[in-house]
Amino acid sequence: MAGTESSGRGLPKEPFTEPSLALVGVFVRESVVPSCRCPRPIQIKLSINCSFSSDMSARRVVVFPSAAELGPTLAHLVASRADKALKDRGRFTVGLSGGSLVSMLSKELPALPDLDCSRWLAGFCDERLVPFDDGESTYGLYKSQLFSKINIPDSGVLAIDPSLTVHECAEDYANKLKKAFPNEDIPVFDVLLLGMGPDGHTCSLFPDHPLLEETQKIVAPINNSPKPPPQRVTMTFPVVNSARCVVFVSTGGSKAAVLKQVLEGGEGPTLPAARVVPSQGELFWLIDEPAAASLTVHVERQSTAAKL
Ligand SMILES: O=C(O)[C@H](O)[C@@H](O)[C@H](O)[C@H](O)COP(=O)(O)O
Repeated sequence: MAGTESSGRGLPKEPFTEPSLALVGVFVRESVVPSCRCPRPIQIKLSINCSFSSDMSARRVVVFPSAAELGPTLAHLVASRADKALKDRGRFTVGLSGGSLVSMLSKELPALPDLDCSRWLAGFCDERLVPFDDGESTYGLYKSQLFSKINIPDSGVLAIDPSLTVHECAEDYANKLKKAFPNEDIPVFDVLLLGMGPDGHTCSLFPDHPLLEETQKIVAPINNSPKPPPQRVTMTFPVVNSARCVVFVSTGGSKAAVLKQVLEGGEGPTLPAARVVPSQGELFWLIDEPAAASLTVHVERQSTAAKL
């Protein structure tokens, strides 16, 4: 049935407020068997051709005209979840990713008035195994563009040790996470910020890669990343899907086809980004109009920066 979801996460908790419509009911009254004293019950089949987001209880796909409106919304979302986490647990844990998120967060977060990052703990959803002063280092980019502009302490940043081999590095980073989340078998981040590549990868979890099936490790090494640099470490799905809130940011027309595949499904194996379904948490897809161009699922449209 077009536009329905297959996540199996049950019915929406909230009533539909804005179905993208087309509710087309087809009633089929099956015949009563004439020779039988106990007529077969009338069966009514209702075919609903209704487009709405896959999991109305958790997934929100929010479309902005452009990154100019998306960026401030992302910053507000992070800040609001940080406020809640600080009130509830006394610290805010966030996982960062590379790509366009680096410049977006570096522009928008420091612009927020009264942002206090002194009790933040920032980790990396994935990281490239290169020295910090290499232009490919995600940590290096955040350090120069963001950490230098906010009051996050050095001890509030969990980075890899790029001097290690990739296997040692993954183990070392996993141990750092375990130490930072001593009460949890699997670290539960308040917010994970993710991007998606044009092939549907997220973190360093690439299509058809064996790491997609990793269930034991919380951090895994990858030696053969299809996207350079080849050596990386990445959080695995058990961590990603344990987060309280996962936010994808995806913009630009080059993402339109893969976004349709990820959000609406289709033939072939499920792409990595489509496997991100937090078991308890919120899932946001913040996208722009060019990226949303091919979508038929229900989306929320925001013409200006919004509070989510
Ligand atoms: O490690 C990497 O190779 C990149 O960080 C990559 O995974 C990026 O996050 C996505 O390709 C999304 O990129 P954009 O945010 O630029 O769309």
